[in-house]
Amino acid sequence: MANKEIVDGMSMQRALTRITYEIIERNKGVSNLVLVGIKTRGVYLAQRIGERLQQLEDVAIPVLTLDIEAYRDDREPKDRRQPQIDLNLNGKRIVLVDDVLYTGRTIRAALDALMDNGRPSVVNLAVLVDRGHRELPIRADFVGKNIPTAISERIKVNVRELDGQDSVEIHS
Ligand SMILES: O=P(O)(O)OC[C@H]1O[C@H](OP(=O)(O)OP(=O)(O)O)[C@H](O)[C@@H]1O
Ligand SMILES: O=c1cc[nH]c(=O)[nH]1
Repeated sequence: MANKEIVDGMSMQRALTRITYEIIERNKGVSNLVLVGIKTRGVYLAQRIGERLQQLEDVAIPVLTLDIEAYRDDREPKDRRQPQIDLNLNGKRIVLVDDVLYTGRTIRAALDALMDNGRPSVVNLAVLVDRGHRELPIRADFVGKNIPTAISERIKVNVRELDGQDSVEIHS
């Protein structure tokens, strides 16, 4: 299997900075904003965006972690447990954050999990990489990089906190 770096750390950081500005613009500020990172790497990306938002707007934005495992569509609903969100999401402007958008099934599950925690006023989606091949009618509002892929390929996002460096690789 060949691995090729297609986005380096600097480009990844620039993409996250651009997404941060787009979030501020779309929401006309940061009031009621909550960032929700999808485990695992979406959490680190949400934290980065949260730090940039704080630098730019001088406001601490809540950054929550969402584990969608129990909401996957290959799980029985009876096996669901409440995700560990300790914030009522009623009326919040949510930005879901994930590293890769592919079939869209993770995001569908994340929406189910969110709605079990209240009624947000808006949910937007930010992803670092959109690799195409959607199986559901889901799109991202904020995209770091559009990377066309073959189904046989795999996109791997590295974050320095877990992987020692920031980068995006394509594995074929
Ligand atoms: O749009 P989808 O088809 O749902 O794919 C995207 C998801 O796949 C990856 O997670 P994965 O389940 O591969 O686990 P990982 O986070 O451990 O890489 C990635 O982190 C996204 O959450
Ligand atoms: O290429 C892919 C597909 C799903 N999830 C990933 O992280 N990468």
